[in-house]
Amino acid sequence: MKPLQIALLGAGTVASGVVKVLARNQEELQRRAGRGIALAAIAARNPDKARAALGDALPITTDFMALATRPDIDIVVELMGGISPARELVLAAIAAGKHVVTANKALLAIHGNEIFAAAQAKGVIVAFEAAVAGGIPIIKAVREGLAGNRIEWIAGIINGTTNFILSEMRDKGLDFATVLKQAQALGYAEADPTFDIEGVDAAHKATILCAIAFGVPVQFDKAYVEGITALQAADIRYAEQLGYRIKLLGITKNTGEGIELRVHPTLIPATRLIANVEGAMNAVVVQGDAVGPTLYYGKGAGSEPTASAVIADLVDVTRLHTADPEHRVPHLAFQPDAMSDLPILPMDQVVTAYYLRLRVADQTGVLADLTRILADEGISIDGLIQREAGEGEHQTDLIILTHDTVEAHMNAAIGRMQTLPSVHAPIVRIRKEELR
Ligand SMILES: NC(=O)C1=CN([C@@H]2O[C@H](COP(=O)(O)OP(=O)(O)OC[C@H]3O[C@@H](n4cnc5c(N)ncnc54)[C@H](O)[C@@H]3O)[C@@H](O)[C@H]2O)C=CC1
Ligand SMILES: N[C@@H](CC=O)C(=O)O
Ligand code: NA
Repeated sequence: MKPLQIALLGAGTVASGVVKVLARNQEELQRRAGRGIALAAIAARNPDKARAALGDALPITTDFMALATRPDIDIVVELMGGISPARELVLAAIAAGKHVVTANKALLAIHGNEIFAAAQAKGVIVAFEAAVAGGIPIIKAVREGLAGNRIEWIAGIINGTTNFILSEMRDKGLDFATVLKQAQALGYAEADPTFDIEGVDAAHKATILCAIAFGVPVQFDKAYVEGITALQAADIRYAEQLGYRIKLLGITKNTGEGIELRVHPTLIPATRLIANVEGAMNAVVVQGDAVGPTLYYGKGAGSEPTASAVIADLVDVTRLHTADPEHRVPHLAFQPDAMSDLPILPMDQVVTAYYLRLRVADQTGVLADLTRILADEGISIDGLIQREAGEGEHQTDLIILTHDTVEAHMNAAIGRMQTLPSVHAPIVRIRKEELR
């Protein structure tokens, strides 16, 4: 049988991994897929740069649209990133009857509904294992391996760049900017690294996980997104003293009333496996009603780890190429006519526990004022530490851990506490999850 013909759009970090691994594992892949997978051509903005990175064995074109719709191409692999022209190219490839493999979580989190509907109508596959947690087969696990479960929640370290930054800052005492530059040099960061550090990339991935876990459309616009740029070294230290680690988590949870979809720095008990995931590694915990918690760990970024997921999709598509579209795994795990309309909950309805740090006057009565406000708002305290004021210091740090409460109540309490004359700086609030 003639090998399936692949067109690669983009010639950057992930594309170069795909070219290398496809060449290296060619024979093994043919044995797995039942037929050959052949790279036909690459579209690159800068052919000289592409040739320098990928060699000159393959034809390179600058006409992305012509390649994406070329009659002899069976599968288009989109590894450019960004929304436009990636969206137009993917839709054109689908309209031309091509299967698509993409690592582009931004595109799918924002335009996934349109893209999956177009693919469904045309009877082609859009495969996206590389879009979430890079090389970890989490899409496969949630959509297929856990299909017997009602998924209750998913929480994951799904951005390698920020986990690398937090780990290096904590372990080596390096500053934020230095570590971010290292992450960029290692090929972990997005083309625009603010997507990583502001939590947007993790929110794109959480949006996709949310859709395949609960059978709802992708709704990135409803995600709560908070990154790590405001995180202070003092809070990482206090968290350690209290037996917690701070990680940027993507969380999605079915509460029955609606679905939580949020990304923010989170205190998690240091004894949890996921709290000990360091560097650019990713880890995702999925809680199913039947199986309980399962944990998936591995490289979430980088050239060959991400290529591993892209190529797994190529093998899948090659195997399913001739299958009746009705017998394929649905793009969002649930049949398109059986999607749920459960709403994504606004952040002020989310229930979680909190770590609060207050810079307060070192005088009597302060604690009583603060605990009264928390009690008024129905918030109960789980623990409290007060750093001894140094000699000559008139202020001190007060750390309060709370039990679960509704975010709206916490907003009200923080608003009131902030107006007290004895509270001297903006109150730091970090959400806390036990993950059990
Ligand atoms: N680098 C990583 O570790 C991972 C990346 N991804 C995703 O994979 C995709 C590719 O990422 P990388 O390879 O890291 O990016 P990259 O920046 O290294 O490569 C992107 C390639 O696409 C080309 N390109 C970008 N915009 C273009 C445009 N408007 N017109 C023509 N060519 C354009 C660039 O010239 C470059 O050749 C992105 O969607 C990214 O989010 C997903 C998982 C991990
Ligand atoms: N920039 C992303 C790359 C993979 O998705 C990350 O750091 O995780
Ligand atoms: Na993956």
